Amino acid sequence: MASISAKPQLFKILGSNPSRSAGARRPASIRCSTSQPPRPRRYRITLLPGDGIGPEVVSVAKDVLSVAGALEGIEFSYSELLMGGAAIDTVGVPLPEETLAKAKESDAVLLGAIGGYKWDGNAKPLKPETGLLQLRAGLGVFANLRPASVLPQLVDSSTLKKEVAEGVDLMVIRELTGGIYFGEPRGFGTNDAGVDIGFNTEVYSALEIDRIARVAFEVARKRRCKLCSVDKANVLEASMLWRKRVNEISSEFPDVQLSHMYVDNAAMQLIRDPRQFDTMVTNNIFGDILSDEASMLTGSIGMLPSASVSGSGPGLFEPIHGSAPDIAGQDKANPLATVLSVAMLLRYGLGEENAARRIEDAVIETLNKGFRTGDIHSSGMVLVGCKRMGEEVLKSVDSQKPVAALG
Ligand SMILES: NC(=O)C1=CN([C@@H]2O[C@H](COP(=O)(O)OP(=O)(O)OC[C@H]3O[C@@H](n4cnc5c(N)ncnc54)[C@H](O)[C@@H]3O)[C@@H](O)[C@H]2O)C=CC1
Ligand SMILES: CC(C)CC(=O)C(=O)O
Ligand SMILES: [Mg+2]
Repeated sequence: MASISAKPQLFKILGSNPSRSAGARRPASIRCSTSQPPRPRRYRITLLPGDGIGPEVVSVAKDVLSVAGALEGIEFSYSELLMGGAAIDTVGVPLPEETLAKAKESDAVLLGAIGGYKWDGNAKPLKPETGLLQLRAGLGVFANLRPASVLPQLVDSSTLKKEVAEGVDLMVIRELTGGIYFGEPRGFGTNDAGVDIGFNTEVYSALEIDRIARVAFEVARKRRCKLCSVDKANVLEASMLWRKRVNEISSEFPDVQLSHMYVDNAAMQLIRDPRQFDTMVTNNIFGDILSDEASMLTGSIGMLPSASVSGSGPGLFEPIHGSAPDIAGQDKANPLATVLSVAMLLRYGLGEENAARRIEDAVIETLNKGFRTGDIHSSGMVLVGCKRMGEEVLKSVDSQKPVAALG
């Protein structure tokens, strides 16, 4: 099925600011302008459930996407494809050619998670994680947006004191297709003394830094105009170039206040005083680590969504967590990170702000009703599993009136 939507360009993708547009609905002039029902918008979604809790959370998120979309006159067609350990077991590689080809043809890609104990000992080309890196590189999605907001409903789930955690609203922009996860040379060998070594290389080109810096400045501009670039420029040459280029690009954004911080300090400051941060930009590995750390400000890694975009072609949307093999298959996973990832898919991938907001509103309503999975549970709340949490979110989406009917 062909999509009738134009692919949003990056400037348009970044033009929407979820934290600033709370409660926003389509303007009345658009809502009531025609007596004919609008033609449904149709999008092709690639689903990559993956491994562990991936299929559990993707199943919930898919249902939420379909229902929220239907309320906004959007139709989806889904192609479910193999990825990660599931693909290794079935066809022998972690990212089958067909999966990447179909993903590229679609309007957006939703990934659950990949990996697990079963494949931990595999050689690098046959690791699920290698497939994930190939997917990100294959789609060219270099800009990974990882928002972390402490919701008032979950402030007591944070391991930090309430007075430290409350009000946190930050966005980590992680460079996703460069740096040490991709750098050459890498491998195993022996040193001059004949001792085994393993090595990787952190490489960044000025072009890679410039493009992620521009995305970060644009995002910061739509938020509180504060950007903190995180690096290790006191030690690493790649970080020295990073800092130089970010300073250079900052001249294009004089309205954005830029600061720099070493990554070790940033890790500490995130716990000491997280509200000092608004938008953070950093390299692949530091962003991976700092966003997991930021997730605990919000109560659980099970709450954090992400969007990976390039400005052309389909975006990749996934929770920031992994396949959680320790709880897989037990209906214990929190599906909200994936549900919020489909909200990001609608907003940043398809430009469907109203449907995105419906989903975010439904998540808030579900939390307001007291439903909690184990990772965010606290006394007095209703403990539910992954499926039930999904059903409750669906009820909240369903209970919303179509936008066309809103006064
Ligand atoms: N994007 C991806 O697909 C990623 C895959 N991985 C892979 O996942 C596997 C497990 O990695 P870990 O380091 O254990 O990280 P993880 O994120 O899978 O789990 C860390 C901890 O958080 C919990 N957790 C994670 N997601 C949760 C959710 N939705 N609800 C409730 N609890 C949740 C887990 O139970 C576990 O205790 C590995 O094979 C790793 O390589 C890790 C990170 C990202
Ligand atoms: C395979 C890893 C790079 C995945 C991960 O930890 C992440 O993207 O957050
Ligand atoms: Mg990670």
